[in-house]
Amino acid sequence: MTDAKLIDGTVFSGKLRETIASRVAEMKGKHRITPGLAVVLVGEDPASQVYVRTKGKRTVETGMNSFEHKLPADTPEDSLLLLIDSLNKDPAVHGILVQLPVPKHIDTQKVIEAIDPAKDVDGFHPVNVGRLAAGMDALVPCTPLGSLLLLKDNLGKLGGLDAVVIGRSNIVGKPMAQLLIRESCTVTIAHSQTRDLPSVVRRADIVIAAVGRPEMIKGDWIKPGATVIDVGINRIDLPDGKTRLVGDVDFASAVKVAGAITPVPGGVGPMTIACLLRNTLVACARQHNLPEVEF
Ligand SMILES: NC(=O)C1=CN([C@@H]2O[C@H](COP(=O)(O)OP(=O)(O)OC[C@H]3O[C@@H](n4cnc5c(N)ncnc54)[C@H](OP(=O)(O)O)[C@@H]3O)[C@@H](O)[C@H]2O)C=CC1
Ligand SMILES: Nc1nc(=O)c2c([nH]1)NC[C@@H]1CN(c3ccc(C(=O)N[C@@H](CCC(=O)O)C(=O)O)cc3)C=[N+]21
Ligand SMILES: [Mg+2]
Repeated sequence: MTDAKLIDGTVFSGKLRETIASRVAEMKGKHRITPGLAVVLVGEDPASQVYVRTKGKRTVETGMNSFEHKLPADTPEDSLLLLIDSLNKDPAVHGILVQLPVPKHIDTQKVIEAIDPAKDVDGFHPVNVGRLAAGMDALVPCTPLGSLLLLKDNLGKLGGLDAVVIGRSNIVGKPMAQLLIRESCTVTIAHSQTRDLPSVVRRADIVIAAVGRPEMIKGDWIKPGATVIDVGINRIDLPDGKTRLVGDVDFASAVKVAGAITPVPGGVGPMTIACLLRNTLVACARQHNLPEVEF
């Protein structure tokens, strides 16, 4: 059998960002509005610093304003909530993202609920979670949205396909399942208490791996020809002291069996950032009562 087709998230996200950039240019030219994204980072986690830097760079490349707020790890919860309140009120800010995880002394749920749902470009606020579940217009979490765009680009219509989502987190697994239900897939959500995970995965035409366990999903769990979206981002140590980024799927064995598969890096990761910019543009248009932008 020939190897799976590689789903190139770097190329696809690049095209998406070009489309976004032209809409941003139009918004600036016609309406004199520059979409703005505020990213808040509490603490000095090196991985988070890399993401925040990449997000800021992509935001500016797209023609939007980027506002970065870096707060020390011991920032009191109240101060963070006050900053969010000021961003909620700032007309130059259309999207707000607080990088997760936040330090332990801060209540994550309080932070999420402090963000104005209209500016919640992560789609984590209960209002957006509820709107997505109810099939209403919502700001949709970026990683599931990016994964869905890759799936549709590769498979066209998804109706009737069997999809297995491995992982049930609020940021990936659950919203991913919601989007697949909306596309009329038959959706199974697996997690740490699922019995006989390999046989559950073997039923799937679409496998979404969002577990956070390096290379856990093996090629012989995959139905031949299935489409595999690997959301996992795991940095592993190599014998020579270097590190490497791997997904939740054992790529070397899965690529032999799948019909199409996303690599790590270069798969879902760059789509997450492109969708964040997309959500910022959508949020900006809605805040100014401009026509909906479709993607
Ligand atoms: N590409 C991107 O842009 C992004 C990538 N990620 C990556 O995606 C992965 C998942 O992230 P996230 O959803 O936040 O992770 P969480 O840790 O919040 O959730 C992991 C889920 O996997 C389940 N799980 C853990 N171990 C097993 C197992 N052995 N068998 C079956 N299920 C298991 C857990 O089950 P239970 O609920 O029972 O504990 C849980 O539902 C991570 O690698 C993360 O780095 C995350 C966000 C964005
Ligand atoms: N409020 C919030 N929203 C998030 O969306 C959010 C978050 N917190 N906390 C952390 C996770 C993780 N995340 C990634 C984004 C891009 C890449 C990405 O671009 N990855 C590149 C490689 C990057 C590298 O080399 O390290 C790739 O996969 O090709 C990865 C992971 C967003 N997250
Ligand atoms: Mg916490």
